[in-house]
Amino acid sequence: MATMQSGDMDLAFISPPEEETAGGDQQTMKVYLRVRPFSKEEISDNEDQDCIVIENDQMVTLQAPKGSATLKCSEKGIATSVHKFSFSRIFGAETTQAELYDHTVKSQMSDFLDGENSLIFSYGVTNAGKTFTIQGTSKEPGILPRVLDATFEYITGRQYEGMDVKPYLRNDTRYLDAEQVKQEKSAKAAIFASFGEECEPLRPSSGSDPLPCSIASTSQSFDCQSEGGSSQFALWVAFFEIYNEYVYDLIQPSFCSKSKKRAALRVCDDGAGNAYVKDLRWINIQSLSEAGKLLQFGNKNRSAVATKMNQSSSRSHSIFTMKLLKMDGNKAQRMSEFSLCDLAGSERCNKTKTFGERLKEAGNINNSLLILGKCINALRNNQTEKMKSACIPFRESKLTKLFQAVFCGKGRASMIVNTSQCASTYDETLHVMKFSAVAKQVQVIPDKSLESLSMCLVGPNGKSLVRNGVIDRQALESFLSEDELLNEEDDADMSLLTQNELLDTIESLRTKLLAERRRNLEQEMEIRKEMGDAMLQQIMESEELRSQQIEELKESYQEKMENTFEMYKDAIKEHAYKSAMSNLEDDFVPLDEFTAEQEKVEALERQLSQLASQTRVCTVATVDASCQCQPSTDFEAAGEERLKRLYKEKSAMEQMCEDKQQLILSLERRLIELSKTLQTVRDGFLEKSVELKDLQVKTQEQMKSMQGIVSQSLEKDKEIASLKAELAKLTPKSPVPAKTKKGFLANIKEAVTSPHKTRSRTLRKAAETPRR
Ligand SMILES: Nc1ncnc2c1ncn2[C@@H]1O[C@H](COP(=O)(O)OP(=O)(O)OP(=O)(O)O)[C@@H](O)[C@H]1O
Repeated sequence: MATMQSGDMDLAFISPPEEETAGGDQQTMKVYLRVRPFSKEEISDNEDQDCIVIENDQMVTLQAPKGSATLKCSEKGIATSVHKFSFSRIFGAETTQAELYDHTVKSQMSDFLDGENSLIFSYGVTNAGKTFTIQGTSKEPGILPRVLDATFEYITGRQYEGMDVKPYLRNDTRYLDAEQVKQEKSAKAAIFASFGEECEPLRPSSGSDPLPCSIASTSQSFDCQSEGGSSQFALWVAFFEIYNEYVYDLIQPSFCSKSKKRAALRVCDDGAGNAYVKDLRWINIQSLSEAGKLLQFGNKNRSAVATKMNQSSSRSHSIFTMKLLKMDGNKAQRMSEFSLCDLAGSERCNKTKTFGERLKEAGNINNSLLILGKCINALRNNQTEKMKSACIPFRESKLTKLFQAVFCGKGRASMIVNTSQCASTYDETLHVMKFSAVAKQVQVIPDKSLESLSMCLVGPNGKSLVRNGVIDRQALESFLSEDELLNEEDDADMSLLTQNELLDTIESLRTKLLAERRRNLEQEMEIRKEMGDAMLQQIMESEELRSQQIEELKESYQEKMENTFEMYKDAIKEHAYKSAMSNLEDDFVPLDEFTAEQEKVEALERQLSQLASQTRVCTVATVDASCQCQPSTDFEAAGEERLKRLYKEKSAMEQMCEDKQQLILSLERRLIELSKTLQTVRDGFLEKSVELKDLQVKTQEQMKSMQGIVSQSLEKDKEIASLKAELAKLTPKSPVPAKTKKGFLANIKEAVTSPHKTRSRTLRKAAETPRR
């Protein structure tokens, strides 16, 4: 172990190197550290201030740089400025991708090929090199391409080509009929056909090539247990991301377009307590190039943006999962799972200048990482005596829910902590290191069977009276035969003993009595504790189930509400469209007719104005003429006739205008009616939301009342205990019926015999009866 440098060093994070850890290093989670090199910009920005010093391949020292919050705190005496951390192995800036793979994942890879489950996740602040480690570039492939390459190297020549056995739920497989196989094949073909088409990458280019376009063979060899016989292997893969606590399938052709809304997938329970992503697309992969294409395809759909710190920052946790099926004929003999999880970067919002949507993302990312931290912390605490059985909040986030099984012993998990050496991100880096220090102490907890939760019957020597779930008769007999000794003593003739001997006998019996009482008390306490633990476990489980049910109910209600709302919206739209169309049909006037009519009106108007002016002229002329000569009756009659006709036409025009006005009014009325209907639907929706809230409140009340019942039962327990104590006080004082046959010693013994013992005797006698 490295020597200590200063008095204010924080020693809390140094755990012994793994070979010294109790219980061997088999069970502890491996935590590796990878320090990335400085970029040119970082060097020119004076980021190199020696804040990370790699002492040896297991120990690193962090020295707070100037301006960091940690240094300020240490100057005030609140914190220390030097921290030391130990890791399973530390990889410096010069480490190649191949070296990293060989010393981290390779052993897990062998386990995967041998049928074990594996999980690798990369953790660190944004821009620390997580994606580079998991995926790498086309020139420097990361862990994932190497894992794929190793898998194909292992199974090539032994590939199961029928696609008729497919992973199902979390740990199962199912058979596909010919039609389903056909569908499977065409779905796969559709994905590969859409690959490389005009879909624009959602991920902005960072200048360099961040994604491996093809997976080059990295030629590896494995010391796996030989898979003899005629076994074949089928490989199925899935690629999804958790973004803002929603799960999205990354292998969906329609997602290439930004305009299309992505459908979120649900995380469900398979009935055996294992979480799985419902409706996730699993693709049967036959070659390395197919795998590479899929990876590239999924990467295009991944939620990533350019932030202030990283040109191509992953805003989601992306998970690439492989399921390897070992086939015996067309039957799946076993299935192993390998998941590689590239976590989104943990970050402080002020440093990354996050606002709006980015701020929401950062909040979700930090929250899910916080829950991952909580789970890891709870797992660590459960290993210590004091806090055993603390609830592990796996279900609080989708990420931890999905990997609960691996943390609970159904596979091997390891974490690669990525970090840069930049002075400006020192405080975040220190936070990450503290997180990983906790993770390193985690021992993967063994798979707990129900039997271990059941009440445990033990004999006085502490040996269990239960073996393989049934009472061990031999252990029970020997337990009961201990009482037999006392019975023999009882039969001795007390009158033959002297007073001193009698007093000695009384003393020894008192000692035996006390020992017996202590033993009984201990047994009772143990039974109570076990029952309490089992009850607590049951309550926790049922509470978990309940909250899960509520969550599912909430989701399904929300889904139903959304569907109903959409339905109403569509119906209204359709109704509005239909009525508009029917109105249009009723009032439809062809354009030609309309223009002709309009022209007629205009011509008539012109005529009208002409006639009006002519009339005025005529009137003047007539008045003049009446003064000078006889009026022309013919001309007057013609003028009147024209005037009448023009009035008629004018009133017809006015009538038409009136009709049009009426039509406009009726349309406006309809519009108001439709708005009212829309309002009613909206009110209905709001009412349903209120009902949903009420339902939630009721459920919470029910949960509270359940908690009340639990606390009541605990109080009852206390009452029972106090009553027992009182009973115990009262027992010696109660009158003892004289038993002349057994003598003085027997009487004393009977007076002090505990109920437990009486029961034991009765038990024994009852057991003996049938034998007679
Ligand atoms: N070991 C390394 N060697 C060389 N370059 C590296 C190394 N690690 C990371 N880089 C470079 O650093 C930059 C940031 O890396 P990367 O995108 O992997 O960070 P990240 O942790 O995934 O960030 P985010 O969480 O924001 O997605 C990239 O340009 C990458 O090529």
